[in-house]
Amino acid sequence: MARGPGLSVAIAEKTFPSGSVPLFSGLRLDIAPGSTVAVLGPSGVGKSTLLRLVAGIDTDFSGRIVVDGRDAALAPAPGFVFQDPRLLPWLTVGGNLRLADPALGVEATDRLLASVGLAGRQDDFPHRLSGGMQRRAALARALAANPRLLLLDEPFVSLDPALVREMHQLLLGLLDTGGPTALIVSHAAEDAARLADRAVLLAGRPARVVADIPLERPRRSRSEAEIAVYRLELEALAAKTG
Ligand SMILES: Nc1ncnc2c1ncn2[C@@H]1O[C@H](COP(=O)(O)OP(=O)(O)OP(=O)(O)O)[C@@H](O)[C@H]1O
Repeated sequence: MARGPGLSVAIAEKTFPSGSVPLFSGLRLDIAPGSTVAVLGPSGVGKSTLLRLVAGIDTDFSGRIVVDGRDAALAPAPGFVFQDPRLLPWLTVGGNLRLADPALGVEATDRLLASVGLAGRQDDFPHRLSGGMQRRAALARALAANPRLLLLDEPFVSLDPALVREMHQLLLGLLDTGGPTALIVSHAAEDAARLADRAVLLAGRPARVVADIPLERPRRSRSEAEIAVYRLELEALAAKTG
């Protein structure tokens, strides 16, 4: 599979009609093809809005966001993972995946589900899956939509620690084998320390990039001690800048 696209974000201004101060003003962010970037920052800083702008869902801003050389709104839709799984309960798991990619055949659906540890579950309805399995199905749906560009908005929020570890392991494999470009919005420095090769901290209103940290050690070879060092470094920066 081709490596994920490069992204170029240049937001001159983004203001919601209800807000007097712009959410973003002169925000720039360039993201290398195939990289995994964690976007961290306090609640309300604009992380989810940034993902929607990159996804081309929200086009109400001035500036330009380019995905693989095309305006975000004209680029292929990304794979989006939300805070909750958002599977349609009246469709089977396979049906949910085919909503994202109507051309997905039975075998391809099986392969995709197997890649997230859900082999043989395509005919199940979502209520038959545990919470953790529903998260994995949501990840498979995002891969069905676009395996090259993944936008994850707090994908581990409200999961218990064992499920977070399970999702981290799953994503480690998917990020390394597929080579997608991934943006992971999170409150947790731990997510960045384990998964990302770069962490961007947003703060303020208008939001600015207050820290842009390369996490150079390849995620696969990070020891628990190195992960802890990255996490503490990011938490300290967030405390200083947030
Ligand atoms: N559709 C909207 N209309 C008006 N204001 C909005 C809209 N969406 C977001 N906002 C406002 O924009 C700001 C940023 O919201 P956003 O959800 O992007 O922040 P966030 O960093 O993702 O927060 P959290 O971490 O709590 O999810 C907030 O003040 C929010 O109230």
